[in-house]
Amino acid sequence: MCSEQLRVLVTGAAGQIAYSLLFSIAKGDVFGKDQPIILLLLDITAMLPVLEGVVMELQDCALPLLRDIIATDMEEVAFKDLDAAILVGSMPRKEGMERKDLLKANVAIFKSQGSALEKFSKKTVKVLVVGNPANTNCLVAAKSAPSIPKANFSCLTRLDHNRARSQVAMRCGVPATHVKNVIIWGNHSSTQYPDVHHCMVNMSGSELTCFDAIKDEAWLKGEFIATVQQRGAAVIKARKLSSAMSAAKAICDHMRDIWTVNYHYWVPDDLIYSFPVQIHKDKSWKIVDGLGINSFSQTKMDATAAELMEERDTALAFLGV
Ligand SMILES: NC(=O)C1=CN([C@@H]2O[C@H](COP(=O)(O)OP(=O)(O)OC[C@H]3O[C@@H](n4cnc5c(N)ncnc54)[C@H](O)[C@@H]3O)[C@@H](O)[C@H]2O)C=CC1
Ligand SMILES: O=C(O)CCC(=O)C(=O)O
Repeated sequence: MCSEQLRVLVTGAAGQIAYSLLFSIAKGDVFGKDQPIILLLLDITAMLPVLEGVVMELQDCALPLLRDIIATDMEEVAFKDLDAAILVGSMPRKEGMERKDLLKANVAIFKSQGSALEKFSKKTVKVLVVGNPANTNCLVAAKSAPSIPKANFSCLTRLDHNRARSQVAMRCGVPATHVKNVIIWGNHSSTQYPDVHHCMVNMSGSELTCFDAIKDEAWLKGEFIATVQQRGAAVIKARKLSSAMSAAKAICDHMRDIWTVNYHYWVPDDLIYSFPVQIHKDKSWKIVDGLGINSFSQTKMDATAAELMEERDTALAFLGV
């Protein structure tokens, strides 16, 4: 049994993603089956009565690793001595909106929570930003916490990765675990570039390139990319609510990989841009180098970077910095 308890914050804890997420974290799916945790749950004051119900349900799960639950509307309580922060709380988009339409409403939250990380959390805290527009909110949080290494900040594009992997798997008639090395470049938005040029598929025991396995280049370069880019909008259209179960699963995959060493994606200077990375045992990471990039890929990667630069400039203008 690990002796030290981890202090793990989930913001937006009364919301729909948190409702799917908290059980998985509390039962050890993310930080380990022998790792005791203290859950800190932050939401706005008006949601405290709902949060009380979530706390009751967590207590009623009788989970051995969950040593304490602290539910609050105060950042100074929620961000104290954190080991991990999962920043979900923010406004979700409605049908017909792009995620960047949320910039004005949401960047202020991430400026304030970045400052709270700076003031109250451990300098080793690992921060995962989920609230949209996730990349730019993450950049704002990182800029507001200058004494925490920028490499400790990441945003959620694992949901896009899982979507891409699953689309390929369904097309090939194999389980998603047979699909490796899908890459999501850039922004968690409709300009993201889901890239299968390095993807391998295990078909009946043989490792094939994705292009050889699928044998339909037009689909891979057209409908596949559009489906992954537009999947969030398609879920909103169908459910009248944004993705929550799949988002919670992706948050668990992302944070677990950071904690337990696997592979993942990452960032250049002054943009939070999704990249393939390798994560090492000490939780440091390195961008996967030397992948061949053809002109098709380069054009798509440039488009999503251009959008992120525009979002960054708009966000910083809103904040007056
Ligand atoms: N990056 C990704 O892949 C994904 C991102 N998202 C984003 O996650 C966010 C949350 O989505 P849902 O849980 O469905 O929304 P929701 O509306 O069900 O829950 C959001 C919660 O955040 C709370 N909140 C608002 N401001 C807050 C603040 N300043 N501090 C703490 N809590 C605050 C709200 O009161 C609410 O309880 C949205 O921005 C959504 O677009 C959703 C799915 C995937
Ligand atoms: O699409 C949205 O704006 C909300 C949820 C989300 O980011 C997603 O499903 O990818």
